[in-house]
Amino acid sequence: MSKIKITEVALRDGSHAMSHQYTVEQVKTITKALNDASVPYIEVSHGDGLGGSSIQYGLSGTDELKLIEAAVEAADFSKIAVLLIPGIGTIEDLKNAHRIGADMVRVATHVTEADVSKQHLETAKELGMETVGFLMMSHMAPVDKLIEQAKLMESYGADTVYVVDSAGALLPDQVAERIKALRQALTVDIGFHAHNNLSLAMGNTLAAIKQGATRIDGSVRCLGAGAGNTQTEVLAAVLEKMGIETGIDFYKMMDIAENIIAPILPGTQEITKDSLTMGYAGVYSSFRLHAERAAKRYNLDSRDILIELGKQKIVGGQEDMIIDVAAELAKKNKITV
Ligand SMILES: CC[C@H](O)CC(=O)C(=O)O
Ligand SMILES: [Mn+2]
Repeated sequence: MSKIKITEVALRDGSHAMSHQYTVEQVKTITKALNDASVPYIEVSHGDGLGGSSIQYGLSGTDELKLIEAAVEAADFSKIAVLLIPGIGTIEDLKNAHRIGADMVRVATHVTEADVSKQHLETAKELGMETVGFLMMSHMAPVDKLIEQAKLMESYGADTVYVVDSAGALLPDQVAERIKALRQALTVDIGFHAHNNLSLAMGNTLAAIKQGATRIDGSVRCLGAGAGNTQTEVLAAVLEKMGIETGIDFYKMMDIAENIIAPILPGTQEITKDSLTMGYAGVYSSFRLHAERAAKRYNLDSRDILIELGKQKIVGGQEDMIIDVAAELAKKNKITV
């Protein structure tokens, strides 16, 4: 029986789909229920991580520190994780999250920019936190580059390094190749974070586990950016059938999905034309609502904006480019706004 540790990301990745409007009450209820279902880690932050609340990324309805505090209070089993993207979140944000009880930080960088995680990973270690290096948009780098960047994170003190398929663009063989290479090159744990834009989140997750990933992300009812992540309650059931232990009570997880998450979803978490286009074109899943709004504003098909963003290799942190790209497309197609 191998053991997989799952991090539930609906209260962070799902924040994109919720337009960052989680309330303290929602976070308390969801965290308590996940805790009772024995989910080992629960991530809580703005969708773009600590300090993400802004015009550029979307303003939070509630200060994320209040949400993190509520989660810490509601959990006596689950550990509370936060996400931090250097340049968006600061060392001060990290210290504040630690002070109010966050146990783990996932320091996220673009797949070729691991060097910017040094200070944050080292500080987290000094604070006694569990540390994760989170290599976003992993489909954009060849395997040797990914190894180089993962090794940097390992050298800064990451306890785990994640392959993050932010766009849901990777195919199962590509995931397997990446995880296998990291497993051979690193001594720390390897994790995998999927998005379901090409309906491959579960298949890719199983491919990752087969190659030795032991830390896996899921979102209950698929509540994550784009088409969501690997669906946690389904993953818990599949792994149980495979004889792989997660410790999660999947019966309780199904109840959370059905009775707590489904009623608060702004729409169903399914593979829409936009999320499918993101997986196809390799675009950041968190761009979905930004592209939808830009399409409305410029009378465009949101898929055209997403395809262009993919062509221009626009990455997280460049959300302002979505409007620029839409304005350019409208001008080129002589669309009046
Ligand atoms: C904007 C941060 C991003 O949502 C982190 C993440 O979950 C991913 O890259 O998939
Ligand atoms: Mn994600």
